[in-house]
Amino acid sequence: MSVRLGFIGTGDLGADHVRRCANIISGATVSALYNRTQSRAEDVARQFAPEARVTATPEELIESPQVDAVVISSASQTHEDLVLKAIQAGKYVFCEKPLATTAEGCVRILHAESAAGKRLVQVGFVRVYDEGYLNLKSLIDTKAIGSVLMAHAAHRNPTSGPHYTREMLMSETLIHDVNTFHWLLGESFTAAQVLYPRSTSKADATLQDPQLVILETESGVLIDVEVFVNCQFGYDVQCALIGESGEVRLPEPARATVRRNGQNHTAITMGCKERFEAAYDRELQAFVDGVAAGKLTGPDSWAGYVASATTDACIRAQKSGKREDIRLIPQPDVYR
Ligand SMILES: NC(=O)C1=CN([C@@H]2O[C@H](COP(=O)(O)OP(=O)(O)OC[C@H]3O[C@@H](n4cnc5c(N)ncnc54)[C@H](O)[C@@H]3O)[C@@H](O)[C@H]2O)C=CC1
Ligand SMILES: O=C1[C@@H](O)[C@H](O)[C@@H](O)[C@H](O)[C@H]1O
Repeated sequence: MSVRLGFIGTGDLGADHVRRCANIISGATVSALYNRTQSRAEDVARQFAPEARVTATPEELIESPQVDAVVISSASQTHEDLVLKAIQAGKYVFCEKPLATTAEGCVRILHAESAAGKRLVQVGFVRVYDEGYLNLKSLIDTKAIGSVLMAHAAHRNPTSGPHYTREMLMSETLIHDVNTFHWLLGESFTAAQVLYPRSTSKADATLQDPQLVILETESGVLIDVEVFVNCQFGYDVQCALIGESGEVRLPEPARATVRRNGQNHTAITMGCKERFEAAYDRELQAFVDGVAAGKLTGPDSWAGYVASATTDACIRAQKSGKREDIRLIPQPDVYR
């Protein structure tokens, strides 16, 4: 039987998720849509799911008997409240990152899910479904380079929007890298520091773009991540881990090299929807399969909490200029 999905937030990424669930994912039906601006939800329904109902409120969608599971891709500050309402209604919920805008918000979700007695939430940390990152993960798990000692990463966007703030470099952008290293290394972080190189002239000076983040893990792995959201040239993610007996490096996305006009070049993706297209497909297929089986397998609320607790520390470090400690609450049993 098909899993009936209700979508809250049908903006840029939300509409793309509706499209993939209508056209690509198997075992799913787009049953209902809600967006703060109703005309946007109506346009998306018309384009990808004409049979779907556009609801007047998010509560009407969450509580609808025609919705088995909820997909949240609305603005980040709305996530916590919507996830809590879905848990309250006993519905499975896929929530785009961040799970909540603060670690405290994530803790409220951990408590609600624990009270429900089972996992109901999957967080949209898409990289764990990317073929290149999966390749890194299996090499690290099989000790192909021995124990990991340090890592270097970069997360670059061509440009940031007008409402993008300094804090969002951490809470919206770096958060992917934080989750990636949590998952790759199987350990959490103990401290964070932020350094400021010379700023680009191509962004508002208050943003102080790029920034360099140093993370320390429980076992002492040191990780540096360059976050640069106005790099101009592309949506580019880089990742290399150095171990006792070698290095593993994220492959570039498969693209043909073109020899033409005296040049030999390979195109760089310009946005996350293009860079991680196949991974988004796998991520939502895993969610739908998890709902159908009554057992979710993707990134859980604990991963959402660890990521937000770490990016909260990075925001403190942005302000203090110091190395900030990261302390986590004990992991609730439901996530073990
Ligand atoms: N996993 C990933 O790689 C990515 C995740 N994201 C996340 O997805 C979310 C959406 O991002 P975008 O689509 O880029 O933003 P967007 O601004 O294009 O879309 C957000 C949509 O949410 C709607 N909205 C705002 N408040 C709402 C509310 N209270 N209830 C329902 N709808 C509401 C807006 O009207 C808009 O249509 C963000 O949380 C962002 O962090 C975004 C891009 C990539
Ligand atoms: O999640 C994403 C956006 O919300 C964020 O704003 C971008 O910086 C990230 O690269 C993208 O993957």
